[in-house]
Order: sequence, then C-alpha cells, then structure tokens
Amino acid sequence: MVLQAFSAPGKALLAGGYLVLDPEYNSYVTALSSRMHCVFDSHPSENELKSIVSILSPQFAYGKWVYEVGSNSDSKDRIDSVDVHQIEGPSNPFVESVIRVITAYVGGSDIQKFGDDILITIFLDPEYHTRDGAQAQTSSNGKRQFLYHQEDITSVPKTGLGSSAGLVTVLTAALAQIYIKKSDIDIPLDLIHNLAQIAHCYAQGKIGSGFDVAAAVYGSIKYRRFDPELIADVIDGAKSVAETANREWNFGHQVVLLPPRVRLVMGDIKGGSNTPKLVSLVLNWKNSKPSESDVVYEKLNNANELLIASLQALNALHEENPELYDEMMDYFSQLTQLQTHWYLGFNDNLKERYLAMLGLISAIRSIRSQMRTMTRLSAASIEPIPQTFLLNQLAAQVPGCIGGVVPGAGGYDAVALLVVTSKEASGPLALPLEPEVEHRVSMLQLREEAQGLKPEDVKNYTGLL
Ligand SMILES: Nc1ncnc2c1ncn2[C@@H]1O[C@H](COP(=O)(O)OP(=O)(O)O)[C@@H](O)[C@H]1O
Ligand SMILES: C[C@@](O)(CCOP(=O)(O)OP(=O)(O)O)CC(=O)O
Repeated sequence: MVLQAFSAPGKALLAGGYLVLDPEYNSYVTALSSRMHCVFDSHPSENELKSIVSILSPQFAYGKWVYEVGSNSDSKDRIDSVDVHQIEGPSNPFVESVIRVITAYVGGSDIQKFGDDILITIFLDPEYHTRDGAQAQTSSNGKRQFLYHQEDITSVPKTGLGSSAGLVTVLTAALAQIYIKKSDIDIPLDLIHNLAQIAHCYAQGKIGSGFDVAAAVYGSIKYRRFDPELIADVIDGAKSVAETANREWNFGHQVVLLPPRVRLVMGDIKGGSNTPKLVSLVLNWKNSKPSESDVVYEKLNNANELLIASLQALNALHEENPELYDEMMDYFSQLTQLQTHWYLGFNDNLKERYLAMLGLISAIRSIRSQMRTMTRLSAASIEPIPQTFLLNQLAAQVPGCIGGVVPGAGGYDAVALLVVTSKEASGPLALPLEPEVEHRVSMLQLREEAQGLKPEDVKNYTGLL
C-alpha cells in the first residue's frame, strides 16, 4: 500500500455546553485550523492471520505503542472479542480502543481478513499543548511545523482542543482504509464517525456527548447528539460493532460556517478546569432543582438557537447582498465595547438593516448571562467572576469584538471571541491588549478551518517520519 495521510480538526464548542449532553438540544461547534494528523502505510504480514500494528507519536517521549492483532476464531464481532495484545509501550486507551473497534467491525462483517502489518505516525499541530520548552521541527518541504516535547503525552499540559477526539478520528480513518476499504469506493464518512464515537466512548469508559468527535469528522457544525443507548449496547456486548456502526444514527451534523469576516480568536487561560466535575455539579443541580433548571435550560437553548440562526442568516446575507454585508461588517469592525454599547444610537432603520448581526450579538450576551445564572445556581464555576472580567476587558480592548464566551464546559480553560475584521485582514489579527490582560491569557495561533476529516499530501511530513 502507498503512504497516505489524513488530518482532522480540533474544536471549540461555542454554544451548547451541558445542553449538548441531551439529544433534545442543538449545539454549535467550530472546527479549528489546529489539526491532528496521521501518516500510514501497510505491508503484507508474514503470518496472514496476524497483524502487527505500530503507532508512533514522535512529538512525545515514549510515543510508541505496538499491538499484535490476531484472527483465528469465528466470533470476532463484539467490541472486546478480537485478540489484541499490546507488545510494546505504555498504555494508551485511545489507540487500543480504535484497534479493537475496527478489528471487531471487520471480524463481524467479514469484509477483509487481517494479515497486514501497519505503521501509523501521529502528529499534532502546536496549539494543542503549551509550548514550554518544546523544540520545533519543520517538514522538508517547509509546509508543516510541529513541536517536540520532552515529556510523555500524558504529562504535557493541554489547551483543550480535543486531542483524543482528533486522534481517534484519524486513526479510525487510517485503519478503516486498510482493513475495510474495498476497491476504489470511499468509506462513508458516517461509518468513520460511528466507529470513532464508539472507540472514543469505549476508551473513556463513558458515553460523552460526542461533539468533539463529530467536529473532528464533519468540521464546523450544528450538532445534536446520538442516542447514548446505541453505544451502550455495543459496550456491554448486547450488539456487535458492525450492527451498530452500520445503522442510521439519527443525529444532527449540519454544516454551519462562521460567516465571512467573522474571525474566531481563542485564548488559553493560565489555570484549567475539570470538565467531569463541572458536568457532575450541573447535572446534580438539574436533577435536584428541575423547575429552576428547566427555566435556565430553556433560555439558554433559545440563545444557542439564536446564535446558530444568526450565523446562518449572516452567511445567507453575504450570498444575497454582499454590498450590504460589507457595509455592515465595515461598521462593526471599527467598534469596541460592543458588549455594552452596541445598541446605542441605532434607529429602527439601522436595526432592520443589521438585524442578523444584532441577533448574533444579543445571542452571545444572552448565552453569557444564562451561563452566569447556571454558575450561581449550580455552584459549577462555568463563567466565574474572573472570566467575566476578562471577557469584558477583551471585548473592550479588541476592535470589532462582537462578543466572547467561555467555550465548552467553561471554567478556567479558555476564552473564545468572535471578531469582525476589516475586509483586507487575512493574516493573524493584531490584538492591542493591555499588559494586565496579556499576562492572563495567551492567544492561540489558530482560526476556524471548517473542514473536517480530510486526506493530506504525504510530502508535508517528509523529513519527520
Ligand atoms: N498525539 C498523540 N499521540 C498519542 N496519543 C495521543 C495524542 N494525542 C492525544 N492522545 C491520547 O489522548 C489522551 C488525551 O485525551 P484527553 O485527556 O481526553 O484529552 P483531550 O481533552 O485533549 O481529548 C492522551 O493521554 C493520549 O492517550
Ligand atoms: C460540558 C460539555 O457539554 C462540554 C465540554 O466541552 P469542553 O470543550 O470543555 O470539553 P473537554 O475538551 O472534554 O474538556 C460536556 C460534553 O459535552 O461532553
């Protein structure tokens, strides 16, 4: 087989934290230019009933995991029924889980038998982890630069872009290409998605909302989760991997891009939060105070839906009336303090003309306000006071900032801003931050890159393999 490569994006959940755990609600997740990559190759094995699968992650110490995968009995379709033995390296539940899920899928559907030795090399873009002490290396064609860390993957602090979801997605795509692909027919993206979700949940030992895996596969989307029972049935062995992965999952993944000239800016916060702990506080509150939490959930859902609808309206306006769109963006790109002052001086005529943008601005304000109410009522630090100050300061200091949120579970992980740029802006944005703010947040060098899983040119990795 010839050398091939895939990449999948990192994520920022701009709307729908907590609500996304419930299939009733829509969320909005943006795919990022920081991506996970894998380069892979396979050769016929000496033993046609066994594969040696080697995964290398050269950016981290001890980044080598080797598994022997066997196939010599009939019932290979359940999640843990294929013989997968790790023969080298520390434990990596995500890597092992993908191998188990794909081989169980193949064993169960009899598409192709084992018998190839496989080598997969993983790379991830710099913004997934803190840069402290890391050395950069560039591919021989100069197109890619990756950071090499001294420590192992579990010890380097993360920025929260969803590395395990990206890893599971590219590994699933690579192994599916080797084990499942028949002739020239591409593997359906939905199958990759379903297998990756199963593998991610199995590795984590819990069934998450899956927005991170969905973004890694489909890119920037309006997301509504699948029925958790689907995966529960595979994990407890009631259903085969193939039976579940081949089914229609009935979940939402409609592509919604950030509109032209609306730039995502993300900052990493010194600190960090424990997502499972925040989730458990919120769910406890939701269960113990149903009438109180229903009101907040409904308001938050309305604001999330308004944000998504406003993004769609802005994209539509750009298509239908580019002159009006640019006029509006020129206007907003010069304003600061939109958080508090945007509505001053608007007469009815202007409100009508700029309706889609005003919808987006008020959606962000309302999301933040409900997140603060949830913080107060659930005791989970979702938008804690220091983050409120920081978001307000950023909105005041960054020209064109139409608002910012604490993405995902919130807390002290990150901030995400939406900034209207000038028509000419293409490179990184200059952010005129005051030193006190600059000290508290380090801006990540990324933006929206809406595309999900995609093939990459292997030349971009030469010199690094
Ligand atoms: N580049 C990589 N190479 C190997 N394993 C990786 C890589 N990136 C992520 N992982 C796996 O994913 C784990 C991190 O997952 P997790 O703690 O859920 O963080 P995240 O929120 O970034 O997904 C790592 O400990 C490792 O097992
Ligand atoms: C609370 C949540 O709805 C969103 C969490 O979003 P984050 O982006 O904070 O996630 P992690 O990368 O796992 O920390 C939980 C969920 O959907 O799983």
